[in-house]
Amino acid sequence: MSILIQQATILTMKDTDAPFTGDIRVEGDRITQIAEHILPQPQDEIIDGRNKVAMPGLINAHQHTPMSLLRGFSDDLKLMDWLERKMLPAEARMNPEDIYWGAKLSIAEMIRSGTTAFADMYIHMNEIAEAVKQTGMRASLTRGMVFLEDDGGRRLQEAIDLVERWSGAAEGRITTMYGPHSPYTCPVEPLREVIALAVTEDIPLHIHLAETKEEVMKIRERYGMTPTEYLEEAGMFEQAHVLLAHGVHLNRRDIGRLKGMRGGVAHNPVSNLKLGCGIAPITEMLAQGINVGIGTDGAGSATTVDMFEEIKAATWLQKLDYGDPTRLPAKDVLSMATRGSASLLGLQNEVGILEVGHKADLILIDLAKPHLQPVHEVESLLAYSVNGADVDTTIVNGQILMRGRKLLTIDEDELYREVKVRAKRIVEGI
Ligand SMILES: N[C@@H](CCSC[C@H]1O[C@@H](n2cnc3c(=O)[nH]cnc32)[C@H](O)[C@@H]1O)C(=O)O
Ligand SMILES: [Zn+2]
Repeated sequence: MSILIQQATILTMKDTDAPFTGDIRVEGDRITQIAEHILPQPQDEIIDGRNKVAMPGLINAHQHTPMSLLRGFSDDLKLMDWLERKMLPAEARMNPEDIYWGAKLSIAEMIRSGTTAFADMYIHMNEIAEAVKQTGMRASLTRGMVFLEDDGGRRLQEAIDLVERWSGAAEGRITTMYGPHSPYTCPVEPLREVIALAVTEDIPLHIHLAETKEEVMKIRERYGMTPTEYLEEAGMFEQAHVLLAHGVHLNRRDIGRLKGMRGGVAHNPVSNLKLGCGIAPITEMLAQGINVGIGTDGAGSATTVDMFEEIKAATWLQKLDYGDPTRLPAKDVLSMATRGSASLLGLQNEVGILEVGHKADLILIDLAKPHLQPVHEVESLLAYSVNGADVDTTIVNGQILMRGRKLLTIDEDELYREVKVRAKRIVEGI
């Protein structure tokens, strides 16, 4: 199958390219041509790109997709109360089918708001993988592991099974990571064991880090160090590629410890704002050459997984924090949500920019709207004015998943029916 997008405003996100008007051809799962004019072929599915921006799909670098079922059910609580009193009891009631439908709900929201890949950390990962496979999305999947009780190695075994069964599956759309949940839920012995496994198999790691002040205090009491030092002492940054979620409470020395690491930090500004966690020092990390991407965290905390909301929040917070509107300009924050996140998922040679030979993961944004006119600077509109509902078309791996705002791989009526019944049962009485 081939697709020809004609006369779109193309934003490749490569440093050297300014936005220009042109055509894009997709053949199979890859971009095969980008030029001012491309001759149509009889087999081409033609997409009119006029009044639309074509850009790389956004990449959500930190998600717990099935938490969409818990959206809006326990807002306005402190993180530890929210997690321990609400989320964990609700999660204990989720069966594998619930996880499948919750993941699908998040995926539908992501496709509708221009996300083409995500990194997920959760439980019952086979069901999430099935949802990814069926919907055509791209994902890096992680079985999150809390090591607070002896489970006879069950969690670790599930993580190993996920990596064995799903790495490279669904035409290569699925990759995997190992996921020790956080410094405060992972004692040093199992942590070292998981790191060793990740290094031996060359599988990345995905972990929460320094999300709250309470976490920093807890780790200082337990081990006499910062959460970042704790991970460094365990050997996490020596060889493994690591996706660190949050990194809100990092001091200057912590940031120094991350310099030169493989992987980087997923910034989740809306979740951090809503849980009152603080503002991650991401412009300092960027200045130190640390790679930073953007994620949403689960919809249980952020309540939305629209990456355009995160883009706005990320840049506003840096400007506010430093009292300096020149911080994190439009181009840089868009780069974080595309190229930065792609690197966190280890996919920087495949996605994150529009480039011939790369996988065809791209979105079209409709500019024929009052809030998106006139067009002075495309990047400014994308960072400050666009929202997820302005995305017209979403393409992943050369397959059109949404066209003219209609989802092509998900039956939405069925989805909402399933979600309604399941969500009610899960939260009853909690
Ligand atoms: N409970 C599992 C681990 C699940 S991994 C994903 C976990 O991360 C939790 N989670 C979601 N958002 C956050 C956050 O912001 N900080 C810390 N944990 C979170 C989520 O509720 C879920 O339990 C076990 O027994 O091993
Ligand atoms: Zn999280």
